[in-house]
Amino acid sequence: DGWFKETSTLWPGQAMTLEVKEILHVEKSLYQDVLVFQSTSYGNVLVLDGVIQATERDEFSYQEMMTHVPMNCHPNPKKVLVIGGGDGGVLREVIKHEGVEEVVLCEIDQAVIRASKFLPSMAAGFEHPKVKVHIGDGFAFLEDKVDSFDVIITDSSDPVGPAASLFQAKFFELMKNALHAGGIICTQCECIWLHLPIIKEVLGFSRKLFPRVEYGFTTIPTYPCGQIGLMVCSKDPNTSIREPVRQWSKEQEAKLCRYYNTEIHKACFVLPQFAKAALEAP
Ligand SMILES: NCCCN[C@H]1CC[C@H](NCCCN)CC1
Repeated sequence: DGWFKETSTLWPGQAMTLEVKEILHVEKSLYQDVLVFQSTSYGNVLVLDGVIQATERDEFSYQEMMTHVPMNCHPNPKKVLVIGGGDGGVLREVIKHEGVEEVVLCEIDQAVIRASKFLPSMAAGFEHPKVKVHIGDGFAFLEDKVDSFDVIITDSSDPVGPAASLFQAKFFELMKNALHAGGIICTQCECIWLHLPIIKEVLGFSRKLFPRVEYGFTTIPTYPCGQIGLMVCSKDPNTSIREPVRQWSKEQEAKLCRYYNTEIHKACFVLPQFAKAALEAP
């Protein structure tokens, strides 16, 4: 067996390596290199342009937090938009909320949706009747959307490659315009050990656009430094974000989630001193 090594200019001088049991799928799409391999210890692994996107063993941490933190900050989310998320994981989580009437997924690269078939527990998200899939650029998709969604989740790769435009202020303006009153967004927001400057910049322009902005994180072994951030913004100044307005019963929680629960919803926004100092509002 060989080993897959994840190197990137976004995390210089370090690399995660996973032992490869079998290569399952290799494709060069219009936008990026797509790879799926069976690892010996993390299940099947989806890799885009050499960067680990999801593994069967730990993806639930990211998908659950990226979905249930924003969704449980909204009193009654009916219309949901997922930008990116072509592996289906966030979709699988969104439809756990019974009140949802429709969830639209806007993914730029059809090859990611095809590759997700090799991670069936995530691709299952596409089967649901409430799900509508649109293949295209999130930027262009939002250009003509006004007052259309209760929650928008931008489940993107990193700001190098096809997702670069999803980290710019203009995109956040488009998401804000596309939200209903009281709408909430959640975006993948990088790692405090690696990218404080990027996080600071994104928080900076988000604070100009939204009355409530919070940065939290989840722990995930196969992302660099074992941690990934999420930024949650609300158009409603009364949304606490740190306190969910909806919660499942303990039994429901145990049935539906393996990472998210009400306590971790609150805890995920508690930052270590170095990050708090760097990121708190000026
Ligand atoms: N549904 C999963 C989509 C992928 N999310 C991203 C995949 C790349 C990953 N790099 C971590 C870079 C270091 N912060 C961030 C999450």
